[in-house]
Amino acid sequence: MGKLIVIEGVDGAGKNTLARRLVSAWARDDLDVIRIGFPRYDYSIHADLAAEALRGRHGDTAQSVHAMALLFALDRKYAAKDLRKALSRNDIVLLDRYVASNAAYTAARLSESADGDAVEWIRALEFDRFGLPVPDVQILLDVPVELAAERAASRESEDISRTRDAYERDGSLQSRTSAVYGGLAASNWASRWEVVGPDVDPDRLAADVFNEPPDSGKVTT
Ligand SMILES: Nc1ncnc2c1ncn2[C@@H]1O[C@H](COP(=O)(O)OP(=O)(O)O)[C@@H](O)[C@H]1O
Ligand SMILES: Cc1cn([C@H]2C[C@H](O)[C@@H](COP(=O)(O)OP(=O)(O)O)O2)c(=O)[nH]c1=O
Repeated sequence: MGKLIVIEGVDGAGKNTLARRLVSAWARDDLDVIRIGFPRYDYSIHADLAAEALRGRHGDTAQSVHAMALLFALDRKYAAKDLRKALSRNDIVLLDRYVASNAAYTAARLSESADGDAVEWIRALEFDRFGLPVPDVQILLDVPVELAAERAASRESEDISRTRDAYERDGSLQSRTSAVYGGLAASNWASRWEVVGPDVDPDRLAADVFNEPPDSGKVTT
């Protein structure tokens, strides 16, 4: 059975970039790794509807915090079988965003903290009711929200297909989301968390998260 490792963080934190570097590090060690990003755009109707809603379509869907969370959760529900298959065939399944994204953004939109009702609603919905596999470790890429916002904005100016959506344009939401992520990591929500900064060494992190026993959370800078 492979390890389920998740990267979390606000938009523009550098998750995609870190994911690529982790995969390279593990590949050098001859580990079989599969990388999956959520939302699964182009594979999941729920993910596509969510993205469209965040760009102004589908009436007032995006205004409903819970409707958006349900779309993201349903994307994962229909990925559960593939995740299990991937775990049975690989040493590592690396996810770029997972259930904690829904917990963090949903709580932030409702101005709740990590120990509020929204986070518990997502946990019960996705892990208990949908039966999604619980990660072995969740990596929080914790970068200053100003740096993440700059990166998201410059990505938009470089790539016309990466226009920022409603969440990415909302600086206050990104700050609150970052705070909820901090609370989730501090309490090792759902499983062990590892908090890393923007200058993390991907090779060291790759070794740390693959080799560590599944019982302790720790902070690496
Ligand atoms: N460690 C880094 N140093 C410098 N630039 C980075 C770093 N990580 C990411 N970036 C840049 O920041 C932008 C956002 O990174 P990305 O990995 O796409 O973030 P996310 O997946 O969290 O939204 C990209 O343009 C990327 O090239
Ligand atoms: C996966 C996921 C993302 N989100 C949010 C985070 C992002 O602001 C937004 C889109 O996801 P994101 O990964 O940022 O997609 P993109 O490739 O378009 O940048 O949806 C949730 O609220 N819940 C979730 O479960």
